[in-house]
Amino acid sequence: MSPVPQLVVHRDKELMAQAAAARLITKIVDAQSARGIASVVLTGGRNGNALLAAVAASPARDAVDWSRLDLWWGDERFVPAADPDRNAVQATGELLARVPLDPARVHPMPASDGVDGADVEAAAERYAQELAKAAGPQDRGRVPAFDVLLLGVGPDTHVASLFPEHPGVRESARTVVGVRGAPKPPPTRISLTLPAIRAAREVWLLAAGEDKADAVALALSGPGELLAPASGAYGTSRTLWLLDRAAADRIPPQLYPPASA
Ligand SMILES: O=C(O)[C@H](O)[C@@H](O)[C@H](O)[C@H](O)COP(=O)(O)O
Repeated sequence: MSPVPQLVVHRDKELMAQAAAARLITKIVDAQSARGIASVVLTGGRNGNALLAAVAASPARDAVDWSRLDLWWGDERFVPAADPDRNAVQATGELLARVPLDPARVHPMPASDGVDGADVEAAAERYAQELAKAAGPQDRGRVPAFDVLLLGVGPDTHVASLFPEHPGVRESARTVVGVRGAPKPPPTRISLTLPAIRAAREVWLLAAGEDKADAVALALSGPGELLAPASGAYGTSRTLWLLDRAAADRIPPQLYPPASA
């Protein structure tokens, strides 16, 4: 059962990043209070990075027990570990280097100069095993039930590295796939699949700017995940679309009446 998406529309992308950061901090604190440990899946892209920068700048970040946070990634560019194009490198620059995380709880996806070398399928399988190890019996042994899974939405409706009509978006068995020939550079990537994304309790999709307006409108109009991967990204208890006004501009009003500020 896919929860009906809930839309929150902010004035602009700066306010969207601030509000999403406040929301994420609160969510982590609540999850830690309820279960001891919280888990978050990070995304690459400008909006995901802006959110992390806003968390770093927030005085409320000290309310989080960073040593009890598991961090995972939804996708990664398959380049060497120190490459500035890596989502993990960018997240480290924006936030991770500034908070006292437990390194054993930080799970970057493999890099192209790792133990599997350039074999992106083997690297993807390695990450799938790492996720399976962290999953409990209640998670059906495949991936943990992440508290929050963040996804930037691309102008073609891609999420993570699942692109419209690419093989990755059709994957129904594996939790992690290697991606070749991605339309967004670099072409070789690792990505969680839709079944893995849908194991998250909450999925938050981020989109800002006029260049995302068509993608957001399309994904919310129900074209199916093959044509619009973002429409196949939902959580077990909540699916939140965090938007700025420009990105929300073309959503058919009869589908989602504006309900936010
Ligand atoms: O590795 C990546 O590039 C991503 O994880 C990708 O899925 C990204 O999140 C979207 O393309 C949105 O990116 P923007 O927020 O920059 O538009």
